[in-house]
Amino acid sequence: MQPGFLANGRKGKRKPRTRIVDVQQPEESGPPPSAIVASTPSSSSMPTTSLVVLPAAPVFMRPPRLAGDHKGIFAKMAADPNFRLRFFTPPDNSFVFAYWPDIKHRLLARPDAFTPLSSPARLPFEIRAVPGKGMGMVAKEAIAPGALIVRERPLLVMPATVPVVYEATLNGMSYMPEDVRSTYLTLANCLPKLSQMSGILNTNGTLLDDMPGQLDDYCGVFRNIARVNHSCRPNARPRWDADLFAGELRAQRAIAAGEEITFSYTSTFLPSAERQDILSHKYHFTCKCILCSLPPALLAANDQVRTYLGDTVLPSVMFGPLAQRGMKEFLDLERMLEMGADDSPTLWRPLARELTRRYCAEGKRAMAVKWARKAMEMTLVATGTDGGWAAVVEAPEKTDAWRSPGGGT
Ligand SMILES: C[S@@+](CC[C@H](N)C(=O)[O-])C[C@H]1O[C@@H](n2cnc3c(N)ncnc32)[C@H](O)[C@@H]1O
Repeated sequence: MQPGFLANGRKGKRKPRTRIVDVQQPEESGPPPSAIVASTPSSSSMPTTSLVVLPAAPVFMRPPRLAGDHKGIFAKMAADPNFRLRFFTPPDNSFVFAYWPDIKHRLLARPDAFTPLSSPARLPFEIRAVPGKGMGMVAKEAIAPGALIVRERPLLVMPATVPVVYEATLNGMSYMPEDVRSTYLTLANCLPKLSQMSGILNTNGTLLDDMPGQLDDYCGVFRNIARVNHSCRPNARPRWDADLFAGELRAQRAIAAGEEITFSYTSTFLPSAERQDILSHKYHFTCKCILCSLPPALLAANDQVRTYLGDTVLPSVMFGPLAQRGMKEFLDLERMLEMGADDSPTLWRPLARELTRRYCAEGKRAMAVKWARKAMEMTLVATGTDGGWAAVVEAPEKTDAWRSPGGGT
């Protein structure tokens, strides 16, 4: 699931920015980590004698596809019966799935297809009114970073091109089991000019970026995840799990009891004006989150850090060898992430992995544990599993990187 609602597609259209060199940094931090680059270590290069192998560097989410030729697609759909959507509801009638031909058998062929999901036994949140935002999700208890908040099947799944196709959307609704329909109809609609069904779909649909055997992106509407309001400094992140056919929401930093649970509907690496533009055009509200309420000078500084992280650091981390960079660059990156107030796993995850490896190599146990825990939390948020990091937190001295400068790379 893309971290954000359907507006995320816009990200791909953004013009490349020029490099910002006057990012505010503490004096001692030196030049920005412009040359931080990543490696994707091959497991074949790892020694096999150690008990625990440092988990591999993160695999990044593939970038969103650019918008296709919508007019052409719609004309084809209208003319060709093979392009008509099919509809499917599982035996427990828990959702409706609109799909292009050729996907249902793939999904049903899986051994665990649509088996009951495990979610936290006691949901750690309530859905209630939040001043100025309609309904929202609020924590009932403290939630630890990486912890699962909810895992749920969608109420409705459709190809992401469909929400703007009025007729197909309405057809889909007639296949909705009654209690799915009644829940769906209680969801927010910020687009009252569309039909109620389409308005709700466009207000609440999240991109499901991985649908087995399908090239198209799909979108889904979820009972609880749809109630999560936006923040530019969110404390949670949604993820689509194609294997479970479920969405999950995890805390990306510690959440206190009574705190509203939020995620970002836009890329957090966009400057505030671009974020506000997307939010007002797509979702018809003005964000007043902690970042957007900063005094102008601080907001401008935050914009600089975030755009620098997104435009310069992120591509270099995605496409270059991390292990070759100096330690100072990693510490600079940590400072920049803190200054930019970005808590997402996108950059914290590769940073935490590399710092764990380096502290292991130096035999510094406390620091290795600290960073392995961060890597574990960020990996849980990004992938839904600890990726082997729990074992590293327990015993960093058993990794292949321990007191071995080249280990774990
Ligand atoms: C997916 S819904 C979120 C849940 C919604 N508040 C509800 O009542 O069900 C998206 C809509 O919630 C509102 N919303 C979300 N985040 C907001 C925010 N930070 N400030 C104000 N309104 C917000 C907007 O009306 C937006 O169109």
